[in-house]
Amino acid sequence: MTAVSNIPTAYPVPLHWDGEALDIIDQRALPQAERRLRLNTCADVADAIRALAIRGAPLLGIAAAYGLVLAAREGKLAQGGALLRAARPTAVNLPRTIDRCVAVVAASTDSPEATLLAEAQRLVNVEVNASDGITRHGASLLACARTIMTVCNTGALGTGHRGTALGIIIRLAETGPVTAICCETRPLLQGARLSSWELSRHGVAATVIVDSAAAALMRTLPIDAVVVGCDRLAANGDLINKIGTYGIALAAAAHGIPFIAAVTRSSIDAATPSGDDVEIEQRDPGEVLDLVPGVAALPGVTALNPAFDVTPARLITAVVTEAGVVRHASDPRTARLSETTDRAGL
Ligand SMILES: CSC[C@H]1O[C@H](OP(=O)(O)O)[C@H](O)[C@@H]1O
Repeated sequence: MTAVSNIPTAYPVPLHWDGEALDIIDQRALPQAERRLRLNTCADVADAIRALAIRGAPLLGIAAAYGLVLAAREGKLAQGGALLRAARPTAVNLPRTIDRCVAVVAASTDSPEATLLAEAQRLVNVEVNASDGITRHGASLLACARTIMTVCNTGALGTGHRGTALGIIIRLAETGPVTAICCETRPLLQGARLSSWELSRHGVAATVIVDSAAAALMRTLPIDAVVVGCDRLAANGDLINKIGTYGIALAAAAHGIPFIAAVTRSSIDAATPSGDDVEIEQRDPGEVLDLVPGVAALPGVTALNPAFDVTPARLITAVVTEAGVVRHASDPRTARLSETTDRAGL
């Protein structure tokens, strides 16, 4: 990105506009290789989003804005918008950015390319401020938490700046030792590959677990909180996030562990009544079957591969946005959260 503020260089820069094209970290190659790709066309950007070379709801919005700059240069703005919109259906950031970019171009007297470049840069700044605010509010809320479970990757790689849930953990680690329990996040392992990589860059202890160990470890480890990110927050407070989040929220409720959703306002979708109204991305069954050599070839064996699930609002103890914290007043874990912040003198 062009205008990331003066945060430490330990935060990776997952994409930046080099003046002509979009330069990205290919997130599929991490942590083994820090490979960069140069995306020269809108179709390149859509392909990178579909393949998860670029991922994370806020970053999808930013990438889409730059993808439209390339589409405008190609004189194919409408086609580019349709291509990007179809790349991934669940995070609201993608269609929201495309709709806004189309409206901004319609209202502008400048060239579409110049207008969209300015809009993309504005969006970068919005997400930079969102990351700053969420991590500040989240680190205050969880000031006394030292062992925190998280899902997927919600750091700089998914947002372009400090991050949401992972950003809170990293910011908290500036005040004292913190251990992040990273659910590996099957099948594409964003937790095991990407969160552990980001945490290592910051010198924060990362413990990777298989997703199916989450509930068992809530019984045996002193887990202070679960913090997750968001692809879309529906009007009724339902959280649509990485597959596995719902099960972890149920387990956290059963063990009295606060469950916190870290949500940029760009991922809040007040126009969608509930989580049941959101299209859940169904990915290639091969992403599941090909993990075990030979399984895909067995007769009659198939796979379901939903990329996201819906966590009902009642399971969420608090939502942190860049504007502040909204606590679920009747959640018994809210008292535990307040005790935590009281202990920290907040
Ligand atoms: C702040 S990143 C938001 C979001 O993105 C992740 O999904 P994906 O890796 O499939 O793009 C995950 O659900 C995170 O919570």
